[in-house]
Parts: sequence; C-alpha cells; structure tokens
Amino acid sequence: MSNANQQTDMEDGSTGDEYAVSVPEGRGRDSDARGEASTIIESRDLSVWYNDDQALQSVSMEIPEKRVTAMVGPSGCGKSTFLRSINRMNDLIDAARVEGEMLFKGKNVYDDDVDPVALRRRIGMVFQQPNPFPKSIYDNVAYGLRLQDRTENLDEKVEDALRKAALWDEVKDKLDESGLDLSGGQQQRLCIARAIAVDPEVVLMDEPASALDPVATSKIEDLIDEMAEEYTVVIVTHNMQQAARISDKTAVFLTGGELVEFDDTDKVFENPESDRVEDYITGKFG
Ligand SMILES: Nc1ncnc2c1ncn2[C@@H]1O[C@H](COP(=O)(O)OP(=O)(O)OP(=O)(O)O)[C@@H](O)[C@H]1O
Repeated sequence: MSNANQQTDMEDGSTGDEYAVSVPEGRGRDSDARGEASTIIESRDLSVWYNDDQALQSVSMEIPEKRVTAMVGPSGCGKSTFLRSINRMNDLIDAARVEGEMLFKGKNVYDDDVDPVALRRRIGMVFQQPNPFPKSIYDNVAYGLRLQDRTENLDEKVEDALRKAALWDEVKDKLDESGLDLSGGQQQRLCIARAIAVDPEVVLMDEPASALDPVATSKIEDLIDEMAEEYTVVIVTHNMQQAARISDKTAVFLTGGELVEFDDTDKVFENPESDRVEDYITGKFG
C-alpha cells in the first residue's frame, strides 16, 4: 500500500487524537482476503499491578498469527503494560506484578520453566524512540545473531534483515558507519532490522512512529504491512487513523486498564459495540 497521500491525519494538517476519526478509504489491510488466522498469543484474565495500583483488569484477548493487531486508548490505560506483558518486559520493573495467563502458542509465558531471554528472542520489540547501539549499521543488525552464535553466512543474514526493513538500498554502501548517524526514520528501520535479524515470530511495537516525521511514518506503516506476511505484529499507537490504516484487529483499552472492545478493525471503527468506544473514537472523550 502507499500512504504517500496520507502524511497527515487531518485536513488541517494536525495529527492529534482530539478530532473525530473515520476509517480511511482503502484501509491498509484487507483481513477478509487473508482468510482465517490461528491464534498465536492469548491473554486469559491478565491483570497487572504496579505496587498497589492496578494497570490492567482481567484482560482476555486472542491475537491472530501473521496479522497486525493495534492497541489504542487514552494515555495511561495500560496499552504499553499489555504489550510488555507479552514478552515479559514487565519483569524488568520491580513494582510490576502479573496475575492470569499469557499464552504464546498455548504455553503460559509466566510458567516457571520459561526463560524470559529466550522468549524475547521469539517475541522481539521495537520502542518509541529509535535506540540503535553506538555501533556500526552492520554491527547493530549482527548483534543478536552474534550473541546467539549464529554467525554462519552473517553478511547474508545482515543484508536480508536490512532488505526486509526496507533500509538496504539506503545503507548498503556505508555499513561500517555508525547507526547513530542515520536519520530518525532510518534509525527506526535499523531497529526493526535488528529485531527481525534473529527471526522472531512476533514483533511488538510501542508507538514506533510517534517520534518520526510524516514521511518516515509512512515508510514505517508500509513496512509493518509487509512484515505481517512473515511475522505477527502487535502495535501500540496513540494515532487512531494509523490503527485504522494498518491493522487487522483493534483492541480499545479505556481508563483503568479495561479492554472494552476487541474486534476486526473496520468493525471497531465503523460500528463499535460499545458507546464508550464510539465516544472515544469519535473524539467525544479521551
Ligand atoms: N514502571 C511503572 N511504575 C509504576 N506505574 C507504572 C509504570 N508503568 C506504567 N505505570 C502506570 O500504569 C498505568 C498504565 O500505564 P501504561 O504505560 O501501560 O499506559 P499506556 O496506555 O501505554 O499509556 P501511554 O499511552 O501514555 O503510553 C498508568 O497509570 C501508569 O502510570
């Protein structure tokens, strides 16, 4: 798909959530054409607390394989907390406590015999701020492969990841230069290349385009669409137009960490079940 004509979300050029949202014509992903997908991740009554404050309330959701699932909702409603629960990044936060289950291919990732480091190899993550290592472009992409002693045909693997991240043509002649010297949008695609170099099954993205300009955002959106051919993508976004453009499924969280609606993206945006969701997506609150 091309988002070249969608560089801003609103006619007045703003990108804020404060205006009413409608589903754009020619939505990016056509779930029906892809048929049924099996569930790869399933949360069952998942609740998360930070000390005594509950951030997620008994969330149950099935995330389809090789699809794009978007999480939207007002600030502080628990989107990032849910995302981090999938690959146990919340383990790194001392105050965080999890109850319930998060199944990845049927196995609860919180079982005692699950190694979180191994889990994160299968479920990679891309953050809001591009965070390349202060290393060469090549070494950024090769990093995870070297850690795992998977250095056979390393050049090919690095090229393959950079191609999949739609960055190869821009960097192939300067692989030895620092990743930090790239533009913000290129740095984010480098982080995506680094995440996919180790062949994860799932890529979690926490507002991956919110620090980028509209052109770089459009490239990331196109890339997410392509990534879903091979990976399951779960993305947190503040931008509901973006969710409508790029996702197959949308989860709407509302204040208090409640999952209020989870359905096909066009259903959520065109005909939501819940009045609260309708109010939220039409900008009446949030
Ligand atoms: N490390 C933390 N320690 C304590 N409380 C936290 C921590 N991280 C998040 N919280 C709290 O948990 C709740 C959910 O936060 P979370 O970041 O998951 O929401 P969000 O929907 O992703 O918000 P935003 O859109 O603003 O990023 C908030 O009340 C937040 O203050």
